[in-house]
Amino acid sequence: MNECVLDVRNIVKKYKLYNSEKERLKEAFHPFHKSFHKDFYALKGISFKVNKGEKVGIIGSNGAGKSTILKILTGVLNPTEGEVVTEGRIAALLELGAGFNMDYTGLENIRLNGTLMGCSEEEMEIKTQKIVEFADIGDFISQPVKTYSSGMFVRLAFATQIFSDPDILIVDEALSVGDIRFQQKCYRAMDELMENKTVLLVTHDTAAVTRFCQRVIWLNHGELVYDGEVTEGLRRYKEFLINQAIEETNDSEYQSFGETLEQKREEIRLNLPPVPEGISKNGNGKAVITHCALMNDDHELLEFVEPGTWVNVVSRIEFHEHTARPLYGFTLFDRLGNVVVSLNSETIDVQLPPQDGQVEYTFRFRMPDLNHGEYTMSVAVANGFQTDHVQLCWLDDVLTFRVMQREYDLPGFLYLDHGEVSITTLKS
Ligand SMILES: Nc1ncnc2c1ncn2[C@@H]1O[C@H](COP(=O)(O)OP(=O)(O)OP(=O)(O)O)[C@@H](O)[C@H]1O
Repeated sequence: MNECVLDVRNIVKKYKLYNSEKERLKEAFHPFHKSFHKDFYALKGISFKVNKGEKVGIIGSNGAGKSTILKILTGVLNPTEGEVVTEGRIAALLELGAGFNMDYTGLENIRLNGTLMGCSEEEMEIKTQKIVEFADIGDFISQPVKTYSSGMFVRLAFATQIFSDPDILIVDEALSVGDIRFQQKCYRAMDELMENKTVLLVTHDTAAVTRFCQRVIWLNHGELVYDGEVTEGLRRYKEFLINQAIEETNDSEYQSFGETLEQKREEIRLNLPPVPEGISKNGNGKAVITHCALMNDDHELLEFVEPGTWVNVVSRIEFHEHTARPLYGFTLFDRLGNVVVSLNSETIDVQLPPQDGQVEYTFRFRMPDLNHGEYTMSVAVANGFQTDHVQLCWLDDVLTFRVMQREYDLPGFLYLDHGEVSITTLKS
């Protein structure tokens, strides 16, 4: 039986917009209550229900109304119309403040939060220990919160909220302030501690929604555009973003670069970033890699990679002269610059056809079972054979990615979590 823990009923939020402070004052003091404002609807009648245990992503472009609905859910803001009915305790990690007193130390804030929640002394001891351990901010825990960096603040705020045992946890973009390893730790903690609880995750990061949610709600200009299954919701949302980006760009601008609108559409779809300035280049310059990215099969840029998954090294290359036998490949390095693996088209038995002009190569491969850490990739295009070639363009460390913490902290390039152990009992 589905148990509804959050019922959002036809929420409208109207703001009065004034051209200037003067207009606001004129309206406030006008003897006949003449209006000097325009009405702006940040939310135009939003309704949805969330059941216990659901993990729901809320997405939408800037100004869609995500923060407004969150503030209403957490009681920070009152709706103009409609009501929110909640079952259980809501904890929220909102960008602005997490109920902390900035003059208190981290420890004092943890105790303050515990007191507000009615924890006993004993519970408080246990919780404080867990929170301090999770936040992992060292001696700063005894310093006033106002001295914290935004990253430290988020660490403490998240730890305090998740260990307060909420029925509904609301997490917004605040989490993106923390470093990637901490974000991973937070997602793992949410997996464990919120397994049967409800989570609303408000984010621009569609990969986080895919990873964590089974349902997505998409808001646009204060309206609910989609509420349902994640893959379909994100497909529609990305399609919308592409069309929006195209509409916002001036067609003629692209025509002058010799690009058609169709090419631009494809480019945005692929989301292929240009090679950053300052990347060290080698080769004779007869071909230039202009764009390069590490992507998953959904064309999403990868900042961190799950070992064992299929990834794509996508490069856009301009060949300035006819190249009879292109070789396209990469070398993967660990954080200390040790070569982990090197691959090119020939070594996987692919012979690329002769090339000139502009082309896009995608090298798809299964990421080895790497140990956790940071990695870089140098990407190159050459002409010839593996044993005898001319380097056309080699980009040092053009791609970077991370592999998340593995279950055990073991030394070595690789981390193997499979295998078999058999026992043969020997009689003496
Ligand atoms: N106090 C306010 N007065 C007037 N308009 C406001 C006020 N607060 C928010 N708005 C407007 O309401 C709309 C929705 O804002 P909201 O912050 O909820 O969007 P959002 O989806 O969270 O965007 P972002 O992703 O940029 O944070 C925006 O157009 C914003 O300018």
